[in-house]
Amino acid sequence: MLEPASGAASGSPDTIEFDHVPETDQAFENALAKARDGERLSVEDGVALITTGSDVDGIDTDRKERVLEAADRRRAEVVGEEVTFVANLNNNVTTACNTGCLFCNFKDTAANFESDSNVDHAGFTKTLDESREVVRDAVDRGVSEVTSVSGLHPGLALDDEHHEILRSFDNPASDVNYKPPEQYETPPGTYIEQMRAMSVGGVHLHSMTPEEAYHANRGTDRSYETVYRRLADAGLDSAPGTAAEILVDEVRDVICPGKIDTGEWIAAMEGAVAAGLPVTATMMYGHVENERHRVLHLDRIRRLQDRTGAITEFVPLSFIYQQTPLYERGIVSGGASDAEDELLIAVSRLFLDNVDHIQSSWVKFGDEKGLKLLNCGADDFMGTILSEEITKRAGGSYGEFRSFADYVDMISAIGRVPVERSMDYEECRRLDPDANPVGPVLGPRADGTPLLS
Ligand SMILES: C[S@@+](CC[C@H](N)C(=O)[O-])C[C@H]1O[C@@H](n2cnc3c(N)ncnc32)[C@H](O)[C@@H]1O
Ligand SMILES: Nc1c(NC[C@H](O)[C@H](O)[C@H](O)CO)[nH]c(=O)[nH]c1=O
Ligand SMILES: N[C@@H](Cc1ccc(O)cc1)C(=O)O
Ligand code: SF4
Repeated sequence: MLEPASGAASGSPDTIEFDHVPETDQAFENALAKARDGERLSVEDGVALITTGSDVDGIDTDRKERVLEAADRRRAEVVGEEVTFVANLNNNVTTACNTGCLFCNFKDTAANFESDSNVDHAGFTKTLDESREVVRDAVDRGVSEVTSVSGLHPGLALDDEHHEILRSFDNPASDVNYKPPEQYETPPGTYIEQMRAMSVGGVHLHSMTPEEAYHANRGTDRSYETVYRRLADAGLDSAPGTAAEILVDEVRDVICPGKIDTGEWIAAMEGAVAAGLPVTATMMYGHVENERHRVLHLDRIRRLQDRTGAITEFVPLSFIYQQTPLYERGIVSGGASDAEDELLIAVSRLFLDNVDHIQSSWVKFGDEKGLKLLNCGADDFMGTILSEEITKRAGGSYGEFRSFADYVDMISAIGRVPVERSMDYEECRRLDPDANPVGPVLGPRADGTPLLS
């Protein structure tokens, strides 16, 4: 039976029995000394830092501040004083999904999208033309990247050949989560067609999470590398490492039993890298998991990066709990506390000694805490996104976009240097806080005029 008290994450339940517990024999001071000396941290060190030690109940404020300070110093050594962000658009193609993740309120039951359904719903599927237009408009306004993540629509397949394979199953719906696209009011097109539609005007296309790649491969024995290569040929430039949640199967079994497991997630990421794509990595935390799960997740990401070197940034996603099944069913009583968010960012910076950039996500944290986290080890402040559905539908309230003027004001206010970046950080441009107006210049059609007017 898990003991809830010492170090158990706030908002997490005390009724789920996990094999992994958030306790360690490593002394806090030893772990901190290793972190300050730049030594590679073990999982035990990570647990000691993120819990502020097993010898204290809950989080010790003084110890926490010392962890944050060590992480802030490491950030300055690794990337200096620049705070980056990207001029990007979020374009979710469809919310139809049957996977049933208990932390997610983005999804809408796929059956409601069928032509003969009478159920009213707030979901959407964009046609290829609609996707193309929304991306083209954003590229005209100056974005350099489009991020696109979507529900696992049963009518979606990689291409026509994949449709044929899926149709040939005896019971496509139950065998491979497939229904013919003609059955839906708005057919979603194929993944390949979607990539072509969104890859317009030289924009960088960041899409196809490991879970989406699995969906684009279901019912076949192709490698992930093959699937990602075909997507890349159709315009895909990089892959988002979402769907990671917590990369420990005993946690996935509770919060997303319908999702691929840890090993499959890693295989998909390695396939994307083998196909030549840079990737991001994420962690969604602050629900049922404990601190050891968080550190085990970091360890899996660090090993993946040791093998690939392709992770451009690590993106901690603090669980937005308000309108989710986990909260509504009483499985959790809230999300991470401020202190847990701070320690998560700081320990990510210290533990991930092979990932240069740690993101502070304003859409999850808001501006005030987002800025604070830039002093706890983070150096990237996400992107303009222009539109947001995942967090909003879960009950988040920090809005859907940030302008370049907002970014420059906020980053200058904390004494750091605002920098526009590309997805892969290969292109970075310092912004002049006195320029007026200040807009993006890295996108294929960007000319310094603001994105939003
Ligand atoms: C909504 S899914 C869309 C892409 C695809 N269906 C998948 O699961 O990979 C993208 C990610 O959003 C994040 N997410 C979903 N609901 C969230 C919530 N309530 N709070 C924080 N992040 C959330 C999860 O990390 C999830 O992997
Ligand atoms: N943190 C969130 C992101 N981050 C992704 C970035 O905006 C960008 O696409 C990435 O850094 C690659 O350049 N996106 C979201 O939609 N929601 C977040 O919470
Ligand atoms: N779509 C994810 C965030 C995300 C997208 C792309 C990334 O590379 C990283 C994170 C969310 O809103 O939770
Ligand atoms: S997280 Fe992704 S796979 Fe899970 S229910 Fe939401 S949209 Fe579907």
